[in-house]
Amino acid sequence: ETSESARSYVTCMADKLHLLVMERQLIVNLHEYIDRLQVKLDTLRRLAEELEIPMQAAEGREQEFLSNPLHTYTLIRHMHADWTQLESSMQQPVGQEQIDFIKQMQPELPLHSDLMEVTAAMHRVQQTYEMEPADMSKGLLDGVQLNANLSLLDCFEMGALLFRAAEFQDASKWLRTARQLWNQSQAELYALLNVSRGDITALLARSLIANGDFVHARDLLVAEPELWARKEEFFAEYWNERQSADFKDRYIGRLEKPFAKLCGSSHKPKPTRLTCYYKTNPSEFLRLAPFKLELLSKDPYIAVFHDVIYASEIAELIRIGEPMLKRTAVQNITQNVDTYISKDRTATGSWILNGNLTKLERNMIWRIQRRIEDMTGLLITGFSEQDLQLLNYVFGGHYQSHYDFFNCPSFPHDRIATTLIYLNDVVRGGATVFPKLDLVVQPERGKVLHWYNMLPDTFDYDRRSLHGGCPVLIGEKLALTNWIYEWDQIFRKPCLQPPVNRTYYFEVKD
Ligand SMILES: O=C(O)CCC(=O)C(=O)O
Ligand SMILES: [Fe+2]
Repeated sequence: ETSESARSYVTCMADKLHLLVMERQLIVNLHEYIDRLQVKLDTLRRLAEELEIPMQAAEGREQEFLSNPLHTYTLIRHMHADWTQLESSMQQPVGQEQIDFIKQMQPELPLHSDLMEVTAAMHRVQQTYEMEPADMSKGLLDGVQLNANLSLLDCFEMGALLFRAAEFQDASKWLRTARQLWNQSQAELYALLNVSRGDITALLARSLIANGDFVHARDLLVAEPELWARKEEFFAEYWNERQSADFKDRYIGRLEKPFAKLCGSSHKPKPTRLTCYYKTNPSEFLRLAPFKLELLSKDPYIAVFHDVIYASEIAELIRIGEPMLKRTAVQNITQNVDTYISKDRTATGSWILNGNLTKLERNMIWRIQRRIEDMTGLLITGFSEQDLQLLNYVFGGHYQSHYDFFNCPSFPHDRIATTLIYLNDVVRGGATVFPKLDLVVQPERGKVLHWYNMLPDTFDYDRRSLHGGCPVLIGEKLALTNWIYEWDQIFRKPCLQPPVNRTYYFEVKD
């Protein structure tokens, strides 16, 4: 789409680094502009001081002063010529070059869509981890104190965009925080950036009104006579509030309750290890070097394997996949839409394709896939199509709860199971959760999560496999997904019959 920026300032680290480069250039440019202004100011001041000298000499002895013919000449020449000239000099713009520089940078600056995306990410983590804007503005994120805070302008913008998205309750909280951050000694600075205290209060009052909180709205307006005079206007807005459905639909998505709830508790340790043992089947090799298997659920079968991917392999996988990371799309075969960018999946990903790799790289992936076969007892025949995907989630990045199967009669070769290899530790957030099973899996470097998307005997879809990735709060999340396909299993389960009772749900979410 044309409105999307070419760069992913929200999701991609390399692009974010470009922001810092530009920001530094723009500050240097502003200093240059100030220097130009300063030169003009200094010159004008010198001129004013020089013009004052004869005026002081004339003070109290005006007639005597004017009877000096040279003074008369000077005065007439000066007043005729210089002021007119000065007027045009004063009109001359100063620092046009610097003004042009900003204009020239404009196409590379973050777009409105970037702002909305990052606002949605902030709102997502705020909701999921039940944080108060006042705490967030002080750098306190879900109990972790960061060395950062949000400015009045940051909080005002959050409030303003959430207001437009008709999220009035959260908008009120952000605007209240902005108001608390108001610092009168900075008022001129805020004005330069086009924000006044009245703007904040007025929008807060409108949010409160829209939210039905007339009492607090009234208190706010009464305290400021200028706004009180406009109260009818604000109340009128309440009746014909035109919310930006565009922003709401495209960026702000409500996380499903059970999903968000599991994410919210995900950082708390859970002592629910069902079983933990050494897996020595099915291969000969495992008897010598068994896997550490943690069984999370017996039915449906969900297991985690610890320390199964080497540090050197992790480094390689990231090195291979990272340069190709692109905003992930969601597949929706049932609606005859191939892939689309969705607010339900805010991550970047890259497909790892056989053809793009060197022999050495292919060998490494071959070895990992043989290990996954030993872990899962399932067969993997390759990674040529949509088998292996590196995923990267940054702040607020998530994957709404979903099924991994395509659930489509014309695409029967479906994903029987999924393995998810965590490539790093996430400081806070980013768990994989199974809302129907009340199960939370915290990412850990080198850990492999394995679950079935189908019932292993009938190959019917198992809706208990509903799962998602929680928004990342602090740090980033890197993982590699390896999907396992049903038809590959005929070599392991030769008596397998095609599923007869497979239920197609075609559950199309609105
Ligand atoms: O990131 C996660 O934890 C889940 C990823 C996932 O479900 C997928 O890629 O299909
Ligand atoms: Fe998935």
